[in-house]
Amino acid sequence: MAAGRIDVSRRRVYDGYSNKYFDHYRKGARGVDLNRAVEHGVVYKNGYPISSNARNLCVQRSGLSCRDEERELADLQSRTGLDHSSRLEDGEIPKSDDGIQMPPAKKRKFSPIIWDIEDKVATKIRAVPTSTTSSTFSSSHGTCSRGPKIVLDAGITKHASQENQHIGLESVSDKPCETAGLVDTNGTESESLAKLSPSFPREKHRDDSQEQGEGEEEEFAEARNISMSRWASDSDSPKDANLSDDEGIPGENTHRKEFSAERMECHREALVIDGSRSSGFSERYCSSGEDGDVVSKLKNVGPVNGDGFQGENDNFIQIDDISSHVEESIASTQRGLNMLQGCRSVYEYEKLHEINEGTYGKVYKAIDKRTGEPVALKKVKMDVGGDRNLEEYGFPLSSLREINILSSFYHPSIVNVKEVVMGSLDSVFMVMEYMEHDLKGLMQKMKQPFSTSEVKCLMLQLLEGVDYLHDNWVLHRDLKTSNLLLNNQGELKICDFGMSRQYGSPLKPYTSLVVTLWYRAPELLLGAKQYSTAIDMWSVGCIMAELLTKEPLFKGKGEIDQLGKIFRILGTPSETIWPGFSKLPGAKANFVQQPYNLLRKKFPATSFTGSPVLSDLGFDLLNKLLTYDPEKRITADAALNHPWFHEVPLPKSKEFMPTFPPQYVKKR
Ligand SMILES: Nc1ncnc2c1ncn2[C@@H]1O[C@H](COP(=O)(O)OP(=O)(O)OP(=O)(O)O)[C@@H](O)[C@H]1O
Repeated sequence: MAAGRIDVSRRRVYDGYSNKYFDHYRKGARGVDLNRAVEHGVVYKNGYPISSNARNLCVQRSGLSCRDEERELADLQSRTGLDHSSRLEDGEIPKSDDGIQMPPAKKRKFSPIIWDIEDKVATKIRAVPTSTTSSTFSSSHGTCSRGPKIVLDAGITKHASQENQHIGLESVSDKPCETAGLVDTNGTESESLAKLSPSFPREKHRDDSQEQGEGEEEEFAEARNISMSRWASDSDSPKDANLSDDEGIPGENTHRKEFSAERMECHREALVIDGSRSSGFSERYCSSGEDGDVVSKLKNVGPVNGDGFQGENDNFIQIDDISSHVEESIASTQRGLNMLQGCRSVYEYEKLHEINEGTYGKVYKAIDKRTGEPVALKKVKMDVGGDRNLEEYGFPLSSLREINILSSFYHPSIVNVKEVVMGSLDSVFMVMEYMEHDLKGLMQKMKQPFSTSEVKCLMLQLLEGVDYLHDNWVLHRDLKTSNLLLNNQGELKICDFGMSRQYGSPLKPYTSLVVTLWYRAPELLLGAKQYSTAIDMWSVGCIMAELLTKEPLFKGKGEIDQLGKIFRILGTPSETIWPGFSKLPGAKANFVQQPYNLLRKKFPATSFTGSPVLSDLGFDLLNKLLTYDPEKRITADAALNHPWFHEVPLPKSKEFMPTFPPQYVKKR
């Protein structure tokens, strides 16, 4: 076997589940199943464009766990700046100069990283002090030695190298880059901005503290029915917000957009998906035209509003000056996702009726007037209560994050955002593919729970989606049945990414007040600040139980009650089964001592009463999802390979999933 390559054998396999044929690669010598296919230069896993599933490539070295290994590889990948967009031979694993095998590039439509900045363009930026959370702009003229940096969304920060600075920002700041926010002072605002800025309805929907940073997150305790966890802020940690390339999300460099300094053109790296080039969120704001306009800037409005809401701006991005020029320069190569860049109007759609209203916005069913295609329009809630509105406080970061992440993903189990459109009164809508149901609403109407084969079909799709998110370093942080959509083709899709965030290695402290209470992992309930993908897997366990019985598994009324309900069924955890448990902030409380795991009683292997049954293998999977110790909790990848899915009854194929009447009747 050649050094630096994994010897693979290839066979053509049919994935009945996704109805596709793939080249299946299997490592010969050591028998490590690569489980991937390579098509058009894109690495696929289970049929979806994939990249970084280094887990499958884990080799035992240096005593690292697979996850450690994966992060190490990804870190290395980002540091070496390996260009994974270049095509590989079938089955070839990318490697760095020193021959180390690298995980392939992340499997996104494009990276949600924002953009680099050319400093030659004469746009004056005035630095204002602001707190050190997300949405901070800084420039090389500040004391930051590494050049312009933009922090936006979930703590992703990008530094443009000195050679690579592009759209120009001239800072007059003496402040260190960590504390300098930039405000456009050239006084010109485009029509596009004007569209986004004026007054918005000022209803009070939720506590403003929801949009606050780390400190505020700690105190936020707004009472919501089943969720106290609606955390718009992912400036969870001030440190987080200032992650640099070196410290930040491993692998994110791979799709970073490049700008030509001379021509101010946006260049897209050759990430090819489905034969067409994908687009970057950054490109929606990038500059075009020989005149070198700065076509878009996000400005952080510092705590200078004089209304006593210091720091609350941290989670709002004000979108300025979005030029219509952008459209021309990149439309030809984009996949119709040029959000906020020459937005189309919502009047391109015929609104039919309201589907639902979530915390962050109303969702409507509509028809695309051009194509007749049904879509879902999610109205972005711009106002955050009180007297604050978009003009003053900018675009809610939670919405920006949701748009950003959703538009950067491409997976059958993740709801597709088609575009963002503007309505009257400067409302903003996300246009999504229309799905007839959400699982919560559906189960409330169903007389019987899903059958075992239907649950398997839904669980496989859910796990595929979660695996994809985790492979791409994203935690959903709010998986629950109302965020799982189902259409009449039997397709399940994850929605609502308002809580999601990117994570990196090493893990940073994040807020523990995430995930709707009933689906919240015990480590979060006990106040853990460092958590990872396992929190989503706990939610998946709760969802599996709910799909089997049609009833939420743990219906707590508050955090303590939630823990009590979990302990009563799974037994009270101890240091023995969960090393580190006793050190968690909440572990000192006087909990009910229940020594036994009674989960099997709830999900018996046989039943004479018609209540749902679960085979030993099914119970094994459920148990592994609802494992206390997050380190031992099963991963999405491992769950996908669980033998339960291979035992009869086999997962129903999507085409044979039952269809249901639409949840919401068209009202006109
Ligand atoms: N693409 C879609 N097609 C059909 N219905 C949808 C779609 N997206 C969302 N919905 C419906 O709207 C509801 C709310 O959507 P979503 O969860 O995205 O909003 P939210 O404001 O973030 O809500 P939440 O309070 O759950 O956080 C969903 O539970 C679902 O019923």
